[in-house]
Formats: sequence, C-alpha cells, structure tokens
Amino acid sequence: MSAKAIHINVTCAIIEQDGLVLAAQRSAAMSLPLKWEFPGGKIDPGETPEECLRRELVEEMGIHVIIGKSLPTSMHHYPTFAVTLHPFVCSINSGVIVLHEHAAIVWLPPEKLHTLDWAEADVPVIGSYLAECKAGFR
Ligand SMILES: Nc1nc2c([nH]c(=O)n2[C@H]2C[C@H](O)[C@@H](COP(=O)(O)OP(=O)(O)OP(=O)(O)O)O2)c(=O)[nH]1
Repeated sequence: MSAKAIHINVTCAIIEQDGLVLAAQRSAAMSLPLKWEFPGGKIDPGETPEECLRRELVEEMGIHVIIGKSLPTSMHHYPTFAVTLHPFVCSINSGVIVLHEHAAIVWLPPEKLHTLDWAEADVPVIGSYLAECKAGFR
C-alpha cells in the first residue's frame, strides 16, 4: 500500500464556552507541526466516534466533555495521507484543561477562528460551524 493510500478517520471537538471556541496548536513534534486544530484524534478499531472523542479529550487535555451536534464530515488529502474529520460541537462537563500534547490553546469568538493557521482539513469544518452560528442554531 502506498503512503497516499493511507486514509484515517479522526474525531474533533468544537468546544464552546461562554461564546468562545477552543482551538489547539499541534506541537512541533506532531504531524502537521504547529498547525491549529480542534482537539481529538484517530478513531480506534471498534470505537464509535463519540467514544473516541471522549477518550482523546481525557488523554490530551484531562477534560470530560458533553458531546452535542455533529457537523458534516470533512475529507482532505494531505501529501502523505488522507483524513476524514468527524466534528462534534461539545462543552466541558468536568476537568481543568492541562495540555499533554498540544503546544498551546486559545479561546476565540467564532468569527475570529479563521485568523489562525489551521490544518487544511479543518477549514471546511469552520465554514460549517460558522454557517450554523449564522443560521441562529447556536
Ligand atoms: N485531532 C485532530 N487531528 C486533525 C485535525 N485536522 C487534521 O487534519 N487532523 C489530522 C492531524 C493528524 O495527522 C491526524 C490526527 O492524528 P493524531 O496523531 O492527532 O491522532 P492520535 O492522537 O490518535 O494519534 P496517535 O495517538 O496515533 O499519535 O488528523 C483536527 O481538527 N483535530
């Protein structure tokens, strides 16, 4: 199988709090170094996207989340792999954020999310989220 054939399914959380949204910066040691993303990770075999998201947020940040609405998936081909993102709007149920993997986090109003240097697969996710905000569902 060539590297280009690798296709991963990844969950990600659009975490809302007090009208702001959490963005996380990948570390210099991770793939897509220093790009901004929504926290989450690869779905393990036998895991539902929601189970994956709960596990990843505990592992990466030490928080337990309430998972809300799912947004449309986003597929993107990077040079060496393809990813399908499964986004969910979430809120924090318990825990205090401690970064175990990311370089930084920032809380931004939805309309400022585009100011960061996002992983490319996230750009349509931000678009879907903003459309939903504008439609007044959030
Ligand atoms: N978590 C996350 N990953 C994203 C987003 N956008 C995007 O292109 N990706 C890419 C980056 C990574 O190549 C991949 C997720 O892999 P990862 O390495 O973060 O996942 P993981 O925590 O399960 O990894 P690992 O335990 O196997 O190291 O998806 C996003 O919004 N969130």
